[in-house]
Amino acid sequence: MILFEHVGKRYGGRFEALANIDFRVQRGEMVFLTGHSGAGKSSLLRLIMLLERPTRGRVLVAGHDIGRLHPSQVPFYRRQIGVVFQDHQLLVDRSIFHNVALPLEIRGVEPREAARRVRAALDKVGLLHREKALPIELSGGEQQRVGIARAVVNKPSLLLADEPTGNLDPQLSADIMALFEDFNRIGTTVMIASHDLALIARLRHRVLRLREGRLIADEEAA
Ligand SMILES: Nc1ncnc2c1ncn2[C@@H]1O[C@H](COP(=O)(O)OP(=O)(O)OP(=O)(O)O)[C@@H](O)[C@H]1O
Repeated sequence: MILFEHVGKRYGGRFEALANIDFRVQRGEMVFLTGHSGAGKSSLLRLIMLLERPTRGRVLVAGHDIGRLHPSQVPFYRRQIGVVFQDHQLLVDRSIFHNVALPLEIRGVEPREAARRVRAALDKVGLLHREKALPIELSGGEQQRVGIARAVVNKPSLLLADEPTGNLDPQLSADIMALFEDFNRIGTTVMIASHDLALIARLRHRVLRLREGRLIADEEAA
């Protein structure tokens, strides 16, 4: 599903955020990406999302060299990837329903079909009963679940998350990770950047460890 070949990333032509990264993630795997602050976790995810381009090497996703995609293909490419951020980036003046519906509205999905899919996604994260609420009326953990519903509403084959539990207490963090495991169980490939080492150790998935832009360990699931 994901293949990095000798990937390097420099910012401003100088600072080396990632150097000589090689790894492969199979379809259906769940993988953690960890490392200290500034190790390059977000940069690596941003390369997969095509928000950044590598300065060296190639990134292949689902067998395609994403550096060779025509600009017109990029929106279609991004559609197969669901992204969850730490600060969930919800629109504060829109209901939970509309926040989750946004990716479908952008695609022009027919409203009745969109409503059906939004409710299915909200149901999966246990928030169907809050569809009319505004984000501010929800707890931090609930807001993060809305972020996950929005990320999966397009039924992505790849789900990426950047510190999705960064602001949550241990129990809520475990709940959020259990949700990612649910999506992984039904076949979604999942990659989560996190520095919560205790949580990662408990979950027993494969761990890719970065230090100063280098991949220093690739530990198989326990
Ligand atoms: N757009 C940018 N321009 C210049 N430098 C950048 C840019 N983005 C990231 N960097 C630098 O690249 C390095 C890696 O950053 P990155 O955000 O990928 O690390 P991270 O492991 O995700 O850290 P954190 O856990 O703090 O988010 C850092 O030193 C950062 O300052």
